[in-house]
Parts: sequence; structure tokens; C-alpha cells
Amino acid sequence: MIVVVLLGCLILPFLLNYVYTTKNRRFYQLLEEFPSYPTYPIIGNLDKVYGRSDDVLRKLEKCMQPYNRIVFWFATIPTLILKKYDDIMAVTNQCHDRDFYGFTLPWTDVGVVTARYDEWKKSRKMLAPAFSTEMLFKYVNVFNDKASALVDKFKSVADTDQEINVWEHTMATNMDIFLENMMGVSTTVDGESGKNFGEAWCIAFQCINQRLFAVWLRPFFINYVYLKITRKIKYLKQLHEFPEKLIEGTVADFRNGSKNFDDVCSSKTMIDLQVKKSLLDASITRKRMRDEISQIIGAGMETSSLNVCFTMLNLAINQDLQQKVYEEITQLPTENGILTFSQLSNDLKYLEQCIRETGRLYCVAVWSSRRTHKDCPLPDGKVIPAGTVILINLRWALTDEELYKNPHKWDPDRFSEEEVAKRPKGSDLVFGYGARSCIGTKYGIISVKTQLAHILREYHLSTSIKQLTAEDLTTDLMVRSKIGYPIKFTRRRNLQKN
Ligand code: HEM
Repeated sequence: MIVVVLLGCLILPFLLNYVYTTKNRRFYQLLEEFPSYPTYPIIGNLDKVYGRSDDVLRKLEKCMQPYNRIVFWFATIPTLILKKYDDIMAVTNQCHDRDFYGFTLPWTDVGVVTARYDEWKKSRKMLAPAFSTEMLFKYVNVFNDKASALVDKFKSVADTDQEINVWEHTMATNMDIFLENMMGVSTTVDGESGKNFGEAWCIAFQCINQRLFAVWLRPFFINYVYLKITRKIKYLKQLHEFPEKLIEGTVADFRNGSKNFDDVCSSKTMIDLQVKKSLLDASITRKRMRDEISQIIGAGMETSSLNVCFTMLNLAINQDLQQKVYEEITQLPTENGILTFSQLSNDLKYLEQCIRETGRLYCVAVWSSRRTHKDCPLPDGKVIPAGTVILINLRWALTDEELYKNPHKWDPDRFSEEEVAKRPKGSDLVFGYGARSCIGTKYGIISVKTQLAHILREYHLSTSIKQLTAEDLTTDLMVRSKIGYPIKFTRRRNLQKN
């Protein structure tokens, strides 16, 4: 009897697998048209990328090197990985669905970034007013105030020989900006919870990345126990507490009458939009609101902070280009140094080129993903079957030699109007493409531009780093510098005296 049960346990998974693949024969046949590596039961192709989490993505990119497309088996989930611009265009134009198979749990569940198509449409529609031109115009005061506060933070080290890692400061500033503009919270991250929240997202990114590649962490329970043993579970509380408090506060404002529906109609801060919606629609739970807010902050804060850091570092390395940006900034007339919405949208073109070039070369969001909800034909006639998970390697597409000569050089001139016009439409994938591209593109550019303009007008930047190489970078879901972002600040007025 025991032998029969054991045999049954052994044979059953294979039998179920056989029935499933036979039922979905067309799906697997279409995927077989794409190159792949030999697969093994349960682990799929994960043997190819096994290792430390910062090595894993490097290994995956190595697997892709000989191919423009591969089907990679993340354990039992076949995933089509794309890196060529025209394939990416075809997919991002046709597919607006994503599927994370719950890998982001327990950190975050459904929100605009992770939501399947139907839920996503609702989220995106609700969030759109917070990113309208009218709102961007309003946000500019906060961008200026916080950028000016960031300048002040560097005063104590200015004109000394000390280099400081600017990461923590830019991260705190971007959090402050976000809280004040999107959440209507006038606070500073030097008060603990916001800072803890930022730190928790960094850990969450690492853990989600690790779970994607470590097959043994796939079952939710094992992953949870692992987080407990490694004491990372404490960051879960940190990640949830902060948006929960914000929601609690806003709901209380409604209940005690200090906010009312009419206010909300005129106010379009993200938190007010969320709470208003949840008060009208009982299906929007607190947890859903929490994850929505958390994902937006996670998506916007680190990407913007990293862009500020990498741009500062590259300008500190490339002194002649820094001078060019400085001249552009100082030629712009301002009242008390305040940059207007129009200036931030239409002027400071070279500074914007620097920001876009940083986005290209240190493509902070390396991977984008989609899931086909119907068959998706590619330009060469091959068809991606409905239900396929697709990973798009944006870093690869943005360093493709066919589009960018000498692609590993930081060269803002690539984003001059003439150079952009030479490349195919949509090839600048820094913010993704299609209906599911970055909702915060304009917000992000204006915010980063304000911070850099204020810093560069006040300080001359230098660094002991001669060149940032691929070895200096590490990747979880984002690209970061392993050696930090060390900058020395000299006040411009003192520089001119010397
Ligand atoms: C320099 C800054 C930024 C960069 C480089 C960046 C990059 C990206 C990329 C590559 C995607 C994926 C797009 C795709 O799949 O086609 C994305 C999505 C997203 N980003 Fe950004 N982003 C930045 C700033 C922001 C900001 C400031 C916010 C919010 C305030 C934001 C919110 C989002 C959201 C919500 C999504 C998911 C959109 C959806 O699925 O509909 N991002 N971003």
C-alpha cells in the first residue's frame, strides 16, 4: 500500500504536467519557435543563473547574449525575454497586462504597478488627475523649496576636502517632495517613518528579486519563514506602517469634517483621490489603498533619487559638461532663484539631455514586464501566444549599438533634438513605452531637473572617481553604484575667488 502511495506521489506531478501541456499544446508549440536552453523538471532553466542576487541578473544577461529573444523557464513559468527595439515596440503597443504571480508578496499585492489589466485600468484612471499639467504646475513650488533645502544640506561639507555619499540626502529629499505633493503631508523625512519606509523598499526590492530566481522561495509559506529567519520581516512592518498611517490620517480628516467631498473634488492629491474613491466604492479595501500608495512611492522615489545621484556623479567626472550645464542654468533669468513651470518644461534643455542620458546608461529600472492577453505577432511574423509572460530588458535596448554608437559612454549629446530625430520613434525607452509606460515621466523629469539646477547653480561638483565602469554597478530590480556617489562640493562664489 505504502509503495503504491509513494509511486502515486512520484507519478502524479508528471501526469498532471502531461495533461496540462497536452491541453495547452498550441501555447507550448508557439513558444518552441523561440530559442531556449535545455530545461529540467521543477527548476526549469534556473541552474543557469544560480548565485548571489547581484550576479543573477548578470548571468541572465549572459544567457541572452547570443540571442535577441529567448524563452527562459523561471522554474515552471516560461518567460519570453526580449531586448530588441522593434520587438519591444510590438509588445508594448499590443499588451497592457502584467502578471507577477504573487512574487511581490508579502511586501505588496495589487497596485498600479503589479495589477492585472482590469484592475490596472481602474488604478491608472484614478491616478491620472494627480499627474495632470494643472497639478504639475502646482507641484513646482514644492520642487523648488525642497531642492533649496537639499542645497542647504551640503553647506556643512562645502569648501572642505570632504567627499560625501549623496545617496541618503537625495533619497530623503525625493521622499519629502513626494509626501508633500502627492500625499499633502508637510513633513520631513528626517522624522523617522518616511526614512524607514524608503529603507524598507530597498530591502523589499532585493527580496522580490531573490524570490524570482530562488525556486525554493516560491511557496509563500517558505518565503515567509525565510524572511523571519533572516530578520527581514521587520522591514515588512516598516513598509506597511507608513502608508497605513497616511491613510488613517486622511480618513480621520474626512470623518471629523476637516476635509469634505467638495475639497476633494478640487484637491487632487493622490491620497485624497484614493480615499474619496474608497469612500464611494466599498470594494476598495484599506490594504488595496496601502499597496497602491506604497507602489507609487516605490516606483517614483528611488528612480528619481538614483537619477539625481548618477547625474551628479557623471557631471563631477565630466567637468567640461558640468560647465556647459552651469552656463545654461545661470543664463536663465529667475526671481530669487525660483524656477517656473514653464522654464522647467521648456528650458534647461542640456540639463534635461544629461538626465535622459543618465536614464539610458544607468537604466535604473532594468526590467519591464508584460503578459499577452491575446496572441501577439512580432515584426518577423512569429507569434507570442496569449498568456505568455514577457520580460523586457530595457538596459539592453538602451545600450544597443545599432541605436547608440559607443553605447557605454555617458554622452548627453545623444539626446539633442537632431540626434533623437535620427532614432526610430519610441526607441528612448528610459520610461518604457505604450499605455503602461511610466505615469510619472514628466513629474520625474521636472523634479530631478529642479534638484540638479539648484545644486549646480550653487556648487561646483568634483569626485575622486575617474570613471564609472560596469564592475562598479550592482543590480537588484534597479541599477545602483556599489561604490556610492561620492561628491565634493565647492561653492561657486568661492571657486570664482580662487
Ligand atoms: C527618473 C525617474 C523614473 C524612471 C527612470 C522611471 C522608469 C519607469 C519605467 C521604465 C517603468 C516601466 C514602464 C513600462 O513597463 O513600459 C515605470 C513605470 C512606472 N513608474 Fe516610473 N520612472 C521614474 C519616475 C517615476 C515617478 C516620479 C513616478 C511617480 C510619481 C513613477 C511611477 C511609475 C508607475 C506608477 C509605473 C507603473 C505604470 C503602469 O504600470 O501603468 N515613476 N517607470
